Amino acid sequence: MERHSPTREGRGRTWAKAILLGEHSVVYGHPAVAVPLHDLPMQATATPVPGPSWLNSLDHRGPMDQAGPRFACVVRAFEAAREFSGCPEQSFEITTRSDFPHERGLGSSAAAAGAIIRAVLDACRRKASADDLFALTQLAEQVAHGKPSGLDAAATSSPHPIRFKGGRMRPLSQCIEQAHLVIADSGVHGSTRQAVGGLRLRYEENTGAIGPLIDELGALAQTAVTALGDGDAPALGAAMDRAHTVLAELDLSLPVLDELTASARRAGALGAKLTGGGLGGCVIALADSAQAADRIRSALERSGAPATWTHRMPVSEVKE
Ligand SMILES: C[C@@](O)(CCO)CC(=O)[O-]
Repeated sequence: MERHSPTREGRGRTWAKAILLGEHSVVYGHPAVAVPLHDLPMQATATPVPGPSWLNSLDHRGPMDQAGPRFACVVRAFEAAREFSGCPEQSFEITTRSDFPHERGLGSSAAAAGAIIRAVLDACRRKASADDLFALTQLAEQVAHGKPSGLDAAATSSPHPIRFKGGRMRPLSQCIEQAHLVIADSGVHGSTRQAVGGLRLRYEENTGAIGPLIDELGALAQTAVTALGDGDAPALGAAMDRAHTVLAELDLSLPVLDELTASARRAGALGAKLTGGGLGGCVIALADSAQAADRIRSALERSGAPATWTHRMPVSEVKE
């Protein structure tokens, strides 16, 4: 393989993501729909340095090898990218910057891993295909989550919303005119590893009761694909409401998430649900106009959400 000694700073960028429908059931082979949140970027730089590698992130500033278990995913991403680039011994100062909270179902681990991988490859002037980048990010995600479906790795680096199933993604170019997604942080950390592992145990112990609920989540994700294609916001909202009920029946919700989704519905949301692994993290709510999104956002803030964001749903810029 051709080797380049890195001499310059490399940069990488990914984004937060919101899962519209299909979290958890995607792990069991069902489809899921996710939206990259391009207003919430994760940026990384990789600067070649002498001496030990260094990590500057929101929660750690110090030598990479002292970053601790919480950063194992980031360290794995860094090592995999150096290996892939043919410079496994080169030290870097890695800096990540993001405007969204971590461990809240917005894909921070996949976004950080993806941005670091791109930054190291850029510094080493190493080209990689989309499949290579996905596989490298999945190596890091395995450290974070055990057996990730790949949905987060795909969605956090996608230029457009995606349908994801069985490790394969397809862009969704359809849009719902005027629709907005309101995202609200519950302020509670959610561990995806714990949520996915706990559900797996319950599924193995009681497949007869848990299996049909997981199948229903998959069917609701397929309904979302159709609703997006038809521009049918009420159908998408109804699928989101039902998905939240099913996720709660699977013990993946918390009272604070139930309260936030109820508050969004009272303020006029067409549908609302938790998003991501659950047991904390964020909720999403579907609004049929910018004005409705403002009302829902205010209601969520009054209900105690420490941070909220609005994302415009129409996807006009699908450039393949
Ligand atoms: C809960 C889950 O479906 C999404 C986490 O963002 C896990 C996965 O897809 O690997």
